[in-house]
Amino acid sequence: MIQHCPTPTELDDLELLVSGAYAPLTRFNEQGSPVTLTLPDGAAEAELVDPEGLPLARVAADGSLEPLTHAQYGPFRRLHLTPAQAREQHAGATWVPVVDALTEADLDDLRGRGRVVLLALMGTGTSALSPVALVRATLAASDLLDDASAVAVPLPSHGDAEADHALGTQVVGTYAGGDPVHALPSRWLSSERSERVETDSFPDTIAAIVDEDQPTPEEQGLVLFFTGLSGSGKSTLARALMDLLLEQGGRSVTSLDGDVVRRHLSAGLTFSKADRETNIRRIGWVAAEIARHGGVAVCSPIAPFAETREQVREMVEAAGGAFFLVHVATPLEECERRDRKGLYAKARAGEIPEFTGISSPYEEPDDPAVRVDTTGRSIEDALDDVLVALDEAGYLHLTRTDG
Ligand SMILES: Nc1ncnc2c1ncn2[C@@H]1O[C@H](COP(=O)(O)OS(=O)(=O)O)[C@@H](OP(=O)(O)O)[C@H]1O
Ligand SMILES: Nc1ncnc2c1ncn2[C@@H]1O[C@H](COP(=O)(O)OP(=O)(O)O)[C@@H](O)[C@H]1O
Repeated sequence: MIQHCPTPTELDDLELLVSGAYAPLTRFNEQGSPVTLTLPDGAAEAELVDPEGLPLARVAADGSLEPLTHAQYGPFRRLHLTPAQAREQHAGATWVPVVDALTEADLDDLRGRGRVVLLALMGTGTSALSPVALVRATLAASDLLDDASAVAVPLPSHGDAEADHALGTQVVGTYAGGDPVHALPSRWLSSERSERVETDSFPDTIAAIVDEDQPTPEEQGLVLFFTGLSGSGKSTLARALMDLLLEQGGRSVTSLDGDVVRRHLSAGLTFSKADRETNIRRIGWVAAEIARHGGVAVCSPIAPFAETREQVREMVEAAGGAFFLVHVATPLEECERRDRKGLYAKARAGEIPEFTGISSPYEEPDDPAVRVDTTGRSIEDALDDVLVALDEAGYLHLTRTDG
């Protein structure tokens, strides 16, 4: 039987299926249910493991589950109660689903309702806050109420508002048993937050948690990803931009240059499609970790495939970073004319197989944040296009230091 690590959403679903929170649903892939699991390469059954390889459950061909181990780690694991455990501790309370930080008005609304249990619905994508911040904010709210407890329920979003609302209502009902459920006005499974939330309406302790969870664009981790043909000017522009950043100070900067990565992180990989994809995913993984910690990663590989670039974007955004794609769109003729490393000549002579632009494809991005053709332009001039776009997007405000 194969081992498979499900996606974050699938892992949340697994926990709720096994805990009884989805009752009467107990298995994946029931007809019409949003609770689905996709196994790799058409496998019918698998042992499901967490990202560190701990076996969590076996899933059979019909989607039914045999639990093996409970997830043990992760912040606030002690607050992950099954409905049975929660009812044992809190029966008779009022149950309140929470998907966002509670405001002063929310707290006023809850005062006088007696004993309340705040159910933090902190699964992947349900709250605009990160899962850990939602639980921290919910605990802070419970501290401000006379008789309140917090329970963490990893109810994820499945990308279908109606189905998610129905599932959420059912899960909250299961936790409440026959007890009253109180929905806070207009905050029940709110849609994704796209703008910074003003924190005036929150008590101070909660405002601090929300603030910390939504860094300003200037504080947010950033992945600057230059893509383009060999010789297009990726490394040159990336290097010039890094120098400006270092001169200005204030941010930690890491270079992930294509050639350099291939000598270290990706040593031994070839230029086959599969190896190029592996190479870019490695760069993406490292860049996402840098972004997670608020740093700036400047990447400059060819990255010829749109799908792999998209995977990098997803990894970076999942880590809370911003992904800024720069297409260095210098045409092949100009790159070949430059032929700084003599590689195009060798590729034309058939000495280098699978050479990008000659005998291996380059898929132009149709969604770059900025596109720069360096033909006939100075490096400073071309870099300016990138600086202006970064400034407009609010991520970096760099000015050229001519001399
Ligand atoms: N077959 C083939 N195709 C393309 N490029 C080749 C090839 N063989 C060697 N090189 C040199 O490797 C550099 C590109 O490596 P990358 O890691 O950026 O490529 S990829 O993103 O994995 O496609 C690239 O460097 P840059 O010129 O900096 O782009 C080339 O110098
Ligand atoms: N406006 C420009 N921007 C960037 N590079 C330029 C520009 N004009 C000429 N070049 C030259 O083009 C070459 C680009 O090489 P490089 O930066 O290594 O490209 P890549 O990393 O995409 O392979 C360098 O020799 C650089 O000096």
